[in-house]
Amino acid sequence: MIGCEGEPRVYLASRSPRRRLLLEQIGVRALVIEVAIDETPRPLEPPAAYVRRVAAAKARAGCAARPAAASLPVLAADTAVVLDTSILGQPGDRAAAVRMLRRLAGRSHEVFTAVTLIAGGREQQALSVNQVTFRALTESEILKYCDTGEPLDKAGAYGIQGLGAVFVERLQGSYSGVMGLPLLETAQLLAAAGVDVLAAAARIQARGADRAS
Ligand SMILES: Cc1cn([C@H]2C[C@H](O)[C@@H](COP(=O)(O)OP(=O)(O)OP(=O)(O)O)O2)c(=O)[nH]c1=O
Repeated sequence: MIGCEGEPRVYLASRSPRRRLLLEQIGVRALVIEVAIDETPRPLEPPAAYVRRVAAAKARAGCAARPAAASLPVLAADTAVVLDTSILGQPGDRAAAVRMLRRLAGRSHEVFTAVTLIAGGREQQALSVNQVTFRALTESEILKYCDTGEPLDKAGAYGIQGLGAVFVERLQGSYSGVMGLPLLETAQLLAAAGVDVLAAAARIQARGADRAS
């Protein structure tokens, strides 16, 4: 991808293509750093504490792995689907995806996403908690959806931004938060670190207009 001059840039400690696309949506270019973190929840760990801990661990690992003397901020996030007291991560295989979707069908669940930004040696975090209600699903719908492969790399075995949208009866909260990176909170964290996405977009726009005249 060719970046646009003046576009804010961050290191993104995440393999999630969704997070890169969501950053692009607000004019931020992500330089991806691959990090490997153990995402196993601790026994009885509350969901908010879990996503906060994992997002922070990803961001710290991203800091350690970024090129020496790099000054760009490092961003990371973690998303979990929570049904009653169960934390549902990525299903791992088709059978687990089928089991998760059977549990989510016809009910409401919560989607927790924590975002961590490390900039200038300072670590900041935000949490987005959202409620999603699924309509009732037939067994045949669940199996057909799992055949698409879409559920496999997604917490709770669905993608609100994909075919999974046809299961979503109601969303209370942030669409981008469910998708893996809440943009309101992310922009606030970036602003606190001196990166104003609206001002950057206005600068780029003005420069384009100058060139065209
Ligand atoms: C609920 C939901 C989750 N997801 C995705 C977002 C995340 O990519 C994924 C949750 O898993 P995460 O562990 O948060 O992220 P990841 O493994 O994809 O990437 P990394 O650990 O490298 O940061 O589920 C959707 O894309 N749409 C949805 O509707």
